[in-house]
Amino acid sequence: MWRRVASLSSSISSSFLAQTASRLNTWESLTTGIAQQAKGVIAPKEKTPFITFVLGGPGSGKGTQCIKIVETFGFAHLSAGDLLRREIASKSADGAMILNTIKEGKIVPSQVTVKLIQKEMELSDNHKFLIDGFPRTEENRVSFERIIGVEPNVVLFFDCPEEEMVKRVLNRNEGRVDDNLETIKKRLTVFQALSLPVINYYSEKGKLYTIKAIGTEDEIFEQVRPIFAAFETVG
Ligand SMILES: Nc1ncnc2c1ncn2[C@@H]1O[C@H](COP(=O)(O)OP(=O)(O)OP(=O)(O)O)[C@@H](O)[C@H]1O
Ligand SMILES: Nc1ccn([C@@H]2O[C@H](COP(=O)(O)O)[C@@H](O)[C@H]2O)c(=O)n1
Ligand SMILES: [Mg+2]
Repeated sequence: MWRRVASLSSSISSSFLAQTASRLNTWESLTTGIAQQAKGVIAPKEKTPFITFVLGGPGSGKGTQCIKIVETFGFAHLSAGDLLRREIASKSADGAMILNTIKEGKIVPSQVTVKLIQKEMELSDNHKFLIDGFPRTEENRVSFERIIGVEPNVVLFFDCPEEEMVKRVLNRNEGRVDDNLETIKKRLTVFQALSLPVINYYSEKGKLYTIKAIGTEDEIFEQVRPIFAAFETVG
């Protein structure tokens, strides 16, 4: 997209363009593009997005804590799993493939999931996003960076013992096709093999906040609260 701007402005030096492009809010790359914004087709978003990825094994309490974060800090909550389940319910072209993948505890191709997240972000008036259950794999992570063009500000990791996660999922009682012992075992294997490397990646980047996800919901939230409170103080 930046190249497209450059081709329109051949009289301006490429280094000036590169500097200008890097200063421009990356939020713009989320929308259909600067060219369309210039034509007035799309209004540019006003604020820089603040992105939090919410990671943890199945049943670690991501969704539960996201509700509290939304209530307290006013984020928009985008659950990748919920968006995929919505696709199944809407009987879209990808619905059957997504259903089979979820039943198997496997990971849906990144492009499908990122496009769903992108659509929700574009539709939202909010600029603070909690992206729950994503990225689950390195492929998810790279795909988000490539398509959306931004990196997370914060990555939360709800660290919960497997035994507790299995107990919670089996008691969840929401009628999910993947809440059975056979699929949970597969999801835990996928989490260890594919999601932990993503968590380690963000740890090395200094963006990871690990939460001990045992205790009551309120006790766990008291570990989460200061993380976002600190960002609010910074502005
Ligand atoms: N601290 C807690 N103690 C006991 N049960 C909890 C706690 N937090 C959440 N739960 C319950 O555990 C179940 C799983 O929680 P939740 O749906 O938030 O997990 P999740 O990480 O989003 O799981 P998934 O990845 O499968 O979507 C829910 O029934 C929830 O009510
Ligand atoms: N990035 C993702 C997120 C989820 N999935 C699939 O959905 C299932 C349920 O996800 P939850 O976050 O609600 O637990 C998950 O087991 C995957 O099959 C995905 O493919 N990619
Ligand atoms: Mg969840």
